[in-house]
Amino acid sequence: MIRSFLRALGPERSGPVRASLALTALVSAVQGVVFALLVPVLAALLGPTPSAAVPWTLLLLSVTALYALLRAAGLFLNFRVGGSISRALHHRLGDHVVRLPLGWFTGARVGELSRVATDGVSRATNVPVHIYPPLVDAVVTPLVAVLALSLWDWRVALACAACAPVLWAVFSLAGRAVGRNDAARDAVTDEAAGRVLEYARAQTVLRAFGGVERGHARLDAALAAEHAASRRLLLRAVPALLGYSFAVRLSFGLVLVYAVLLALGGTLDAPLAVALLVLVARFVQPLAGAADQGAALRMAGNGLGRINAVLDARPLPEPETPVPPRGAEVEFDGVRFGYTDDGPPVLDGVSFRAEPGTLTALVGPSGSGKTTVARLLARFHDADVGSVRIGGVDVRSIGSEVLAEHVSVVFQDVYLFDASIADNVRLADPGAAQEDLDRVAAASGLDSVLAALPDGWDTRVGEGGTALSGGQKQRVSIARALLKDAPVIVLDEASAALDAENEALVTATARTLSRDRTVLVIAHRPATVAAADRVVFLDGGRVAEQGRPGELLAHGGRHAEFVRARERAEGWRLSAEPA
Ligand SMILES: Nc1ncnc2c1ncn2[C@@H]1O[C@H](COP(=O)(O)OP(=O)(O)OP(=O)(O)O)[C@@H](O)[C@H]1O
Repeated sequence: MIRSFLRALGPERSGPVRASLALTALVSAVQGVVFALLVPVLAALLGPTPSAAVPWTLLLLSVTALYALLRAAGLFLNFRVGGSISRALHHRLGDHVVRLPLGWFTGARVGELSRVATDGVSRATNVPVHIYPPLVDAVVTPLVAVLALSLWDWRVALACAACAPVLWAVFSLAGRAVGRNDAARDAVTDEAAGRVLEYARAQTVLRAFGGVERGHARLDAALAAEHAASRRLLLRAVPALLGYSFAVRLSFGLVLVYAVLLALGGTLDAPLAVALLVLVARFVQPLAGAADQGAALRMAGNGLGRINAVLDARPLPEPETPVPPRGAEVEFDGVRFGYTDDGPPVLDGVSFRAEPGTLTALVGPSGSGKTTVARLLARFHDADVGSVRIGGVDVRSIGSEVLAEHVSVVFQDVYLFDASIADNVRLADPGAAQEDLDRVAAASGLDSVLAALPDGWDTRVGEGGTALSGGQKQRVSIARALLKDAPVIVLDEASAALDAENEALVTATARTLSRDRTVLVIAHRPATVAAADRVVFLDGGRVAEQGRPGELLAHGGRHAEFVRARERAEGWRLSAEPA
C-alpha cells in the first residue's frame, strides 16, 4: 500500500513523504516508551517505597517532553505533506494525461479520470494525515510497550505477544473484506455515474422515441446495483470490524485473567500487576480502532490503484531527436491498424498520397475507416504496421508539438469552450491581432454569423458551444483551424443535414484552403467529392479505388455506385421536403 502510494507520487516527491511516515513511526515508538515507563512509576507508587518513583517519574517526564516535541514536528510535517500530496497527484496526473494518445480519451475514460482526480486524490491525501498516524499508533506503540514490558515480567509480555498473530489475522480478514467490497462498489458507482450522464445526454433521443421509461429503467438498474453493492459493503464490513474489536477486548480479558492468576499465585507483585494492567488497558481503545483505520487504508489503496492505473497508461513514444517534416505531402504506406489488439484490423494495407496544393476526398460507406485515417494522421494512435508520413517523415519521428503545428483537424463534434467566440478562435494563436481574426472569419464564413449576433466576437458560446447552431460551431472551428495556419488540414464534413449555405461553404472553404495546403476532407456529399482533386475510396478498411473524381465516375466501379446512391438519397431528401 505504501509502495503504491509512493509510486503514485513519483520518485522526486517521495522523500518528504517517507520522512513524514518515518517520523510518525518514531513518535508512536516513543509513545510506547512513555506508556512503558508508567509501569515502574505506578509499581513504585503502589509499592512499599513510593519514593522509588522519583527517578522513574523524572525519566517519564523527560521522555514525555521528547514525545511532545516529536509529535508536534510530526503533525506539522504530516499536514505539510498532506497539503502537497493533492497538488502533487494532480500535477502528476495532468502531466501524464497530456502525453497520452488522444485516442485514450473515450467517454468512459474521461468519466473515470474525473473520479480519479477528485475521489481518488482525496482518499490518497487522507493517508498521511488522518489514516496512517492512528494506525501506526495502534500497532507500533503496543509493540514497543510490550517489548519494554518484558523487562518487568516476561510472562505477561509473552501473553500479550501471543495475542498478536490472532489479532493480526482478524485485522487482515476485516481489511480484505472491506477492500474487496469497496472495489466492487467503486465499479458499480462508476457504472451508475456513467448512466446518469448518459440519461441526461440522451434526453432528446429518449423523448423523441418515447424511450424515457426504458432509459430510466437502465438508470434505475445501475442505481439499484450501486445500492446493493453499498449494502453488501456495509453487511460484510460491519461484522468484520465488530469481530476485530471483539477479538481485541477478548484478548485483553484473557491477559487480565492471566495477570490476576499470577498475582494470586504470588509469582507477580500486586502493585506491578496493577501497573501492568493499566498499561495493557491503555492499548485496548487504539487497538480496537485500528480496524477502522485499516479499512480506510484499504479504501485509500483502491483509490491509489486507480490513480496508478491512469499513470500506467502508456504515453505516445516521443522521438529522441525529432525530425521536422520536409514539406506538407501526406502519405499512408501499407498502414494496418486496429483499436484493439485482438480484434480485426480497422485499416488493412491502406496506401495513398495527398500532394500539397490539392484537395483529397476520403470517401466510403459508414465504418469503412475514414475517421480512423484522420486520427492516425493527427497521431491519436500509432499504426500497427506501415507508416504515416508528412513531408516524407514518419509522424512518430516528428514529435507531438511539431506535429500539432503541422496538422489541423476539424472534426464533426466541434468542442467549444464556454468563452467568447474570439477566445475560442484565438485558442489557435493567443497573440493573433484583430485583423487576423477578421481575415479568418471572412474565409470561413464566420463573418456572417458574427454580423447576426448582437455581441459579435464577444458572444459567449455557452458550455461546449451550446449557444450556437451546428453550422455556426463548425464555422468557428474552421476559423480556428485557419488561424492556426497548419500546412495539413483535415476536415470532417458534417454527415448530418446542414443547410445548403453551410454545405456550399464547407466545400468552398476546403477548395480555398487547398490552394497552398494539403487538404483532406472526409466527404459525405457528392458536391464535395466532385470538387476534390483526388478521391480515395475506402471500403472495409482497404483502399478499394483511388483517382480523379471524374475518372472514377466514368470507370463505373464501387465509388461511382456509391456516389449515385448518395445522389439518389439527396434527391429523395430534397423532393421529400414540404413545398
Ligand atoms: N474508438 C474506437 N474504438 C473501437 N473501434 C472503433 C473506434 N472508432 C471507430 N471504431 C471502429 O472502426 C471502424 C471504422 O470506424 P471509422 O469511424 O473510422 O469509420 P468511418 O468511415 O469514419 O465511419 P462514418 O462515416 O460512419 O463516420 C468501425 O468499425 C468502428 O466501429
